[in-house]
Amino acid sequence: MIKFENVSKQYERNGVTTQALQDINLTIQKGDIYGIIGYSGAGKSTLVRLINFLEKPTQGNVIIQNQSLNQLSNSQLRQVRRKIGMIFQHFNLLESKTVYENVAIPLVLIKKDKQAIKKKVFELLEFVGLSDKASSYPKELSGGQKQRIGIARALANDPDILLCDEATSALDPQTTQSILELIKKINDKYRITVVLITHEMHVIQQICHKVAVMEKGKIIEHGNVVDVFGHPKHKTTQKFVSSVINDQIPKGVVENLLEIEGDKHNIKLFKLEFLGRSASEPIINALIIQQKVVVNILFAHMSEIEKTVLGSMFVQLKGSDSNIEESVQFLRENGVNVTEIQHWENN
Ligand SMILES: Nc1ncnc2c1ncn2[C@@H]1O[C@H](COP(=O)(O)OP(=O)(O)OP(=O)(O)O)[C@@H](O)[C@H]1O
Repeated sequence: MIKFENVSKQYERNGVTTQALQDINLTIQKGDIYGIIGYSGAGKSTLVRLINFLEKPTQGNVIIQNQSLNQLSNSQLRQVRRKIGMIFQHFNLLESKTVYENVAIPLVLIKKDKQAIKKKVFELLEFVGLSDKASSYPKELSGGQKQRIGIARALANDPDILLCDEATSALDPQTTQSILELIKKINDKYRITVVLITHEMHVIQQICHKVAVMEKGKIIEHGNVVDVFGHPKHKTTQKFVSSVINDQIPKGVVENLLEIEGDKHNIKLFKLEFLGRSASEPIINALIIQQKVVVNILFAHMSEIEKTVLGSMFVQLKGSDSNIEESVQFLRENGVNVTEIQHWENN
């Protein structure tokens, strides 16, 4: 378990103070894949560097496996660090060393014997699917292959925690997908806790169980990915979510509607959000069968997050005010989040 207790971090440089983190409280449970998302400068890298104590907090405590890092001696800190692997955006491989030597580095540093190193390195290369590249040099590898080597090296000491610092940001979408699948496989197979920092919501969507959204050194929202995606509260979170879930009504749909209906004052438009069970039940069908209102489905979008379906749908409801009100009530009673859209014509 990783725990931040009232953690703040200030950097002092040339007489300038930067408040990189402000009163962070966060618990990451063993076995979680925890995503930390935020725009540039939000404090993500600082947060991750505190986990392996590359940076020390100015205030507060970072606790790992029930040990407060502040209170450890240097040799105890080294022990803790050994159980934390890290992968980076630009892979950080040594260009002058072979793939084999790169993966072996952490084992050489702790003076493992040669036979044990050989066995472990080949086991890891097989795990990441690059057994045939042992004697290649990094410059002979693709970006995705380099990251696989970075991952093999990070796993050499059988870590309990894997820190991923923008690990897929330099990769194309297909390679990103395969690296994320590999990280998920590591988490599944070895129960390694993964802390992953990114500025891309689709990365969170694909593999994380939980997410914390950071802004200006603070955690502004955190929780299960499904809950945060389903009901983002903060404006910045909403912006991130809308980058993967299309929750805006398209301009063309609005224009068509205005053309057909003529007067915008006659149009009652609603956004319906479905999450989990409500996304798999025929609620709209039930509403239509009741025949109290006419349901004009204008636009819909479905996504899958952590095996939960998340959907949003824009509908026009036609009927008397009381019937529309009753229908909205019916939808809400069935777990659908309903919002009337007031200024849709400006979309
Ligand atoms: N070593 C340092 N010395 C001084 N200021 C720093 C240092 N490291 C980070 N900062 C500052 O702390 C703030 C948070 O930076 P941090 O790198 O943690 O953010 P980030 O969310 O990881 O951003 P990015 O995605 O751009 O890396 C920024 O204002 C940054 O300029």
